[in-house]
Amino acid sequence: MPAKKPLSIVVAINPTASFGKGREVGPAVVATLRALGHEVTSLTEPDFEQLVAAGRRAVAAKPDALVVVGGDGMVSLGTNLVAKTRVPLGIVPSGTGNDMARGLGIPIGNTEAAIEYLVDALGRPPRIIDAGLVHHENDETGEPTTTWFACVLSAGFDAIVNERANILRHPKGPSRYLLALGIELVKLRPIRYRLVLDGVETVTEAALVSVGNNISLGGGMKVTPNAILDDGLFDVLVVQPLSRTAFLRVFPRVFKGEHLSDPRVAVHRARRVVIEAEGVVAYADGERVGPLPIDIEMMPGALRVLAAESTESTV
Ligand SMILES: Nc1ncnc2c1ncn2[C@@H]1O[C@H](COP(=O)(O)OP(=O)(O)OP(=O)(O)O)[C@@H](O)[C@H]1O
Repeated sequence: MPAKKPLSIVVAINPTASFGKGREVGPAVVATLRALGHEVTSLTEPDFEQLVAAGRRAVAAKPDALVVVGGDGMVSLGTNLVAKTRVPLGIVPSGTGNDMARGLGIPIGNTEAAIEYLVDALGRPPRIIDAGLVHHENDETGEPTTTWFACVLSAGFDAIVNERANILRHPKGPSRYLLALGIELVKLRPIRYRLVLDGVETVTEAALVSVGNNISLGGGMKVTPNAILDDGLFDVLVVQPLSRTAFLRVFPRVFKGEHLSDPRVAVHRARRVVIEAEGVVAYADGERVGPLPIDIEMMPGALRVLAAESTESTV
């Protein structure tokens, strides 16, 4: 059911999402919303930082919605702009992974269907979901700062691969991640962590630690397959140290969430998660957060999203 009255909508577009393949999605979203009579502010900037700044100015005017067009990096941008405000976040996925859209049931790989879904959702009350608030140090200034995330935070081997891929200049495209994975797999070592889950401290070696609000990252890798977006809890995945061969055996099972049956894999539920380890940079929703240590706080109901209510039980 489309919205009955004209709305003021900010559309923030990443034209480089999915290596530029979804370039036409942003203009299509803007054209459809304008044709329906909405007052649309379309934001496209040369880089992410300038888009954040433009988005901040636009959200300060309290629009009826902020719509992001791109991948999970754009969900990160949107979440950081509207968490704890009343402005709902719409997503039209045009990225590589699109895991937040996946988790919310927004159509993927079909722009027309995703725009239709958005138009429908604008006519309904938003869905209210949880978000994570990461307390950490600003990488450049060393000052304490915070970053919101909606999907999954990585603080282990997968974050190391992400950091490596960011450093590599070549190749362009998805094969950069494969190269980064290859380089880091050769160097695979157990990471020594200090974890504090709801006040309970553990010092342990692990291959990775991920904190899920949503179920997947990296385009459907169900790292925390039982995570629920509105249960007020994180699913914290801890994978014990693995040899390279064991890693390669367990890894493909993540796509179906079947890695949980491996005895070296555990998931804990918690509201507050402190993660410390040397030499690991945390990533959340595909974006760099900063070096560990980090302190993650569950913020129940912090995010309004233009998506239908889940049919899943939250019990
Ligand atoms: N003009 C721009 N506007 C916004 N982001 C940009 C721009 N140019 C480059 N980027 C980069 O795009 C990244 C976000 O990409 P996004 O997540 O939208 O797509 P993706 O990476 O293809 O998808 P996914 O994260 O779902 O795999 C950010 O890290 C940002 O630095």
